[in-house]
Amino acid sequence: MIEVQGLTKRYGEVPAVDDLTFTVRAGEITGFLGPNGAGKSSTMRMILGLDAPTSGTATVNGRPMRAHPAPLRALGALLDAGAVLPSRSAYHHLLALAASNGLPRGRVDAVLEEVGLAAVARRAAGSYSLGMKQRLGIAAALLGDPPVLVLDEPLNGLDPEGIVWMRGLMRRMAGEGRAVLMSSHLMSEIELTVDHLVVIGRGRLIADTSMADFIAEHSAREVVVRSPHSESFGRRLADAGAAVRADGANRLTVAGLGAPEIGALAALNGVELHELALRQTSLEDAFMALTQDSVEYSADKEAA
Ligand SMILES: Nc1ncnc2c1ncn2[C@@H]1O[C@H](COP(=O)(O)OP(=O)(O)OP(=O)(O)O)[C@@H](O)[C@H]1O
Repeated sequence: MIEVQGLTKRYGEVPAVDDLTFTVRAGEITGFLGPNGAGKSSTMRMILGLDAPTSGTATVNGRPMRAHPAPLRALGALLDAGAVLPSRSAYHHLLALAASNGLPRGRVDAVLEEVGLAAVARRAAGSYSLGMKQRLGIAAALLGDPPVLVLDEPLNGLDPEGIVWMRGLMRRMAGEGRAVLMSSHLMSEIELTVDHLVVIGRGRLIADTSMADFIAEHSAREVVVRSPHSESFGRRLADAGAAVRADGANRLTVAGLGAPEIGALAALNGVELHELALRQTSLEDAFMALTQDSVEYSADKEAA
């Protein structure tokens, strides 16, 4: 489990991370989201003990990372998958890491197998594709069989097969009772992967909620109705308790009634329908609305 308590980091005047409190629970994948510059990397670096907080604490299973004698056994991290000596083989890269944490050589073979790099493990890491480097980064994170994983943009640069693999791996890790924290910019990916969401903007907490609650709260269902009698039918729908918006010629957007009820009402009143379609607002839209005040650089603001 990761516990972040009142975590604050200042670089000069403006805080990069501002009084942040949240928990990453065991057995769950927690998605860490926020616009560019929101403070995700700074928070992760403080959890990892790579940067010291200005104030507040970040602990991993009850202690700050710097107090763990064999860090790789406590926490596995993927920060920058490119950070590997290009001339060194994956095998020797992992062997050096294992030795520095007193881990047996057998773990190197085990994680190479786990991430599917066993066959190319003796090749120089510099020759690896982005996806292979990402797998090597994951292998390093898993080396100490840690109960906690912190993955910064783990889906970056992966092809569709790689994304499915990474999702499956994270699910399995959480299923084994590990705490997994992953950042991503892609709400659509997060939606498919995570159990819990922590959203930050300008260093501050914006949302800390289960994915199920976030979906229930933000994914509005609307029905698009097209009919040559849209005006009169719109009034009937409103009488039936729906919120109706005229949306161009002969087109209505209806909330508060499902497509079957609307279809039944049309049949009952002999109204000709040309379209009856369910439209679900995406979580991407919900996320954009939630964070719009915290976006550091936006086309709109620059034009203003
Ligand atoms: N070493 C540093 N010195 C000065 N400012 C920094 C430093 N590191 C980060 N910052 C600033 O702190 C803020 C948060 O940056 P951070 O990299 O943590 O955000 P992020 O959410 O990871 O962004 P992104 O999604 O773009 O990676 C930014 O305004 C950034 O410019």
